[in-house]
Amino acid sequence: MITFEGVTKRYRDGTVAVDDLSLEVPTGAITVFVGPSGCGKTTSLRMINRMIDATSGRIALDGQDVREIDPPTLRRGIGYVIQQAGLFPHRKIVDNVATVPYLLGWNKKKARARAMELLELVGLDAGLANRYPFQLSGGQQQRVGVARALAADPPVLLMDEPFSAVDPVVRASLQDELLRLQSELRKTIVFVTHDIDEAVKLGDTVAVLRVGGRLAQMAGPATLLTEPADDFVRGFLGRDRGIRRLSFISAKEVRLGPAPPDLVTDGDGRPLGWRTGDGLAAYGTFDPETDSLRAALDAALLSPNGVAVAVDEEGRVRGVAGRDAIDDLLAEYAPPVRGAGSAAAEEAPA
Ligand SMILES: Nc1ncnc2c1ncn2[C@@H]1O[C@H](COP(=O)(O)OP(=O)(O)OP(=O)(O)O)[C@@H](O)[C@H]1O
Repeated sequence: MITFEGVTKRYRDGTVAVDDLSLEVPTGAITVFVGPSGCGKTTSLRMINRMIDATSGRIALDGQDVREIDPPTLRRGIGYVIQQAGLFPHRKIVDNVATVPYLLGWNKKKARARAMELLELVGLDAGLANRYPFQLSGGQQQRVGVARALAADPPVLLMDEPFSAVDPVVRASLQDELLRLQSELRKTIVFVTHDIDEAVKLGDTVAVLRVGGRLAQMAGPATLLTEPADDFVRGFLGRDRGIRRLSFISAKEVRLGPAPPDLVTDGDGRPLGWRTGDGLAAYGTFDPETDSLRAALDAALLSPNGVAVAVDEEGRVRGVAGRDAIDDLLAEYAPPVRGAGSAAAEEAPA
């Protein structure tokens, strides 16, 4: 566990970047620091591995004040990933990943073998190992950055806007990959982003910071979306928070009806489309066992008739859900958000 106890950072010019911050980052989970530009996210993160020293207060790693640990030792136990990966341009990918093992004095063969293992772990082809960073796409470079941070198997990983520089599609796949990795590795991860969607997708816990480096709210994503602490948090979550909350509600209870005859299927019972006068129209599917209510609603919106097709894990039709079935659950689980303010309060802050 990482603990911040009344931590303040005042830069030499007098800027108070972080003001009396107290919070706990639990072991083995992802904690996201989110907030508008300049709210002190990066400063807070860098005080953990002492790239920046706090002016006052205390940061402890499993109970030990980080100021009592010399920086090189401290950083050996803390992987660090930054935006645009920060790879060494003149080193091959394999040597980039092996940076920390080399520093730890591993022999070249062992360090490279570890690097190859990590490239595979983050989903990169072994064939990329002998390339240079400029020969990789942005998304591939970010994966290398993650592999490099994991090289010495540190229990803690600090990630500062690691996926901000890649396009939204690549970004989503990097996020999925991180969640997959984390389900295996169970690292203590502190992840900084200004993107609330990324925060609620990745965070087991989300800390919302406001400018001046003060904690506005810290909670699990579902709680944050349901019970924003104040107008600032509500504004930061934005108008879409009602929709985002649906991602945390299972579609299991959506009432299914039998598939009507105008849903055309193949020989195995997989959907092909809705029969129309002159062919087949688009359809949307969801798997009630594994998907969320948001996926069910998306599936309904994709079909011109507003009916979502429920499928099993093999993609075979199990039934259908009309908007009435989905709306019933919406009314039950997602009544208007408590404390929903005026339209003005909904505007995102700068
Ligand atoms: N070396 C420095 N000297 C003076 N002020 C600084 C320094 N580094 C950061 N700041 C200021 O401290 C505040 C917090 O900066 P920080 O980079 O921690 O914020 P952030 O939330 O990570 O922002 P962003 O999302 O824009 O990266 C800002 O007002 C910034 O201008």
